[in-house]
Amino acid sequence: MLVDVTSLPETLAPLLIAVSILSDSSGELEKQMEVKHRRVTRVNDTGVGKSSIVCRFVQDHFDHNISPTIGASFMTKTVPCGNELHKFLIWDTAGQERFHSLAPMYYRGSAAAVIVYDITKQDSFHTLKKWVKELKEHGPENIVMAIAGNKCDLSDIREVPMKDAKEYAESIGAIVVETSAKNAVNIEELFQGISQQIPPLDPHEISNNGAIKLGRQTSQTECKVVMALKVMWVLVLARAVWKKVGRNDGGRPGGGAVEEEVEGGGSKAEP
Ligand SMILES: Nc1nc2c(ncn2[C@@H]2O[C@H](COP(=O)(O)OP(=O)(O)OP(=O)(O)O)[C@@H](O)[C@H]2O)c(=O)[nH]1
Repeated sequence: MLVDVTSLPETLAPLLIAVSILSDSSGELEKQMEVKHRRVTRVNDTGVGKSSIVCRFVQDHFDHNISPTIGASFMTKTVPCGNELHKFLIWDTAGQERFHSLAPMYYRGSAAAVIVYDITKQDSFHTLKKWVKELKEHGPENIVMAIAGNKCDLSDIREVPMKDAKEYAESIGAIVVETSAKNAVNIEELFQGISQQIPPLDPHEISNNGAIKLGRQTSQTECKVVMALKVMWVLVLARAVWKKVGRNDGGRPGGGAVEEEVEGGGSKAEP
């Protein structure tokens, strides 16, 4: 069945920000160390300015004619926070409903979520609540949530009172801030607020050289390595069984040439 995706309502838009925390216990902030990764997820309505917020944060730039996000874009920025370096890994996904199903891929494993609405659009504030619900139900436990009411430079046409946002944020224990990507208002503060809310690093994760051991994202990498090793192990096992069967049959299954090559050194498996 063909679905005309352009006719779907364009509402929810996820934006994932991953925060990596680099140790600076030796005071060498710029020195590349082992990394502890934590993720932050941001979700919002389309056109509320999430790409603009990221662009302002990462490049200190605002584009009036910014194109709608297609699929997802990725940016990073490292900022000092206390005696640590926090590296934000930011996935900015398209703000259209048709991309909604991709959202869990981004917010799973995230350390925090920034949910953006447009202060001039009441609808975007309702959408925000849906995202909060989804994050609470399906997001990581203890995810830090931050609400950003963007376009505060347009407060003369405001539809969402700051009071409403504050009350709501309080009720869910989220950070709340009104931002303007256009005028660079509260963008740094938003990300600083997230940094500060990220739980302190576990001392056990600090290795002997003072660096922070690899965290969540590395764990994912490690999982992949373990998975690859498991697959290799299964293959080796399968090959051993295959050889054994060959011996029992008094022949070489699948052709002896392969077996001789793999055994190496010209030695043969057969006694
Ligand atoms: N006045 C004003 N306009 C803004 C602000 N931030 C973004 N915009 C404008 O809002 C429009 C949408 O901005 P985007 O950053 O593309 O919004 P988005 O939420 O990423 O949209 P999608 O990529 O479709 O998900 C653009 O025309 C921006 O120039 C702001 O702080 N103030």
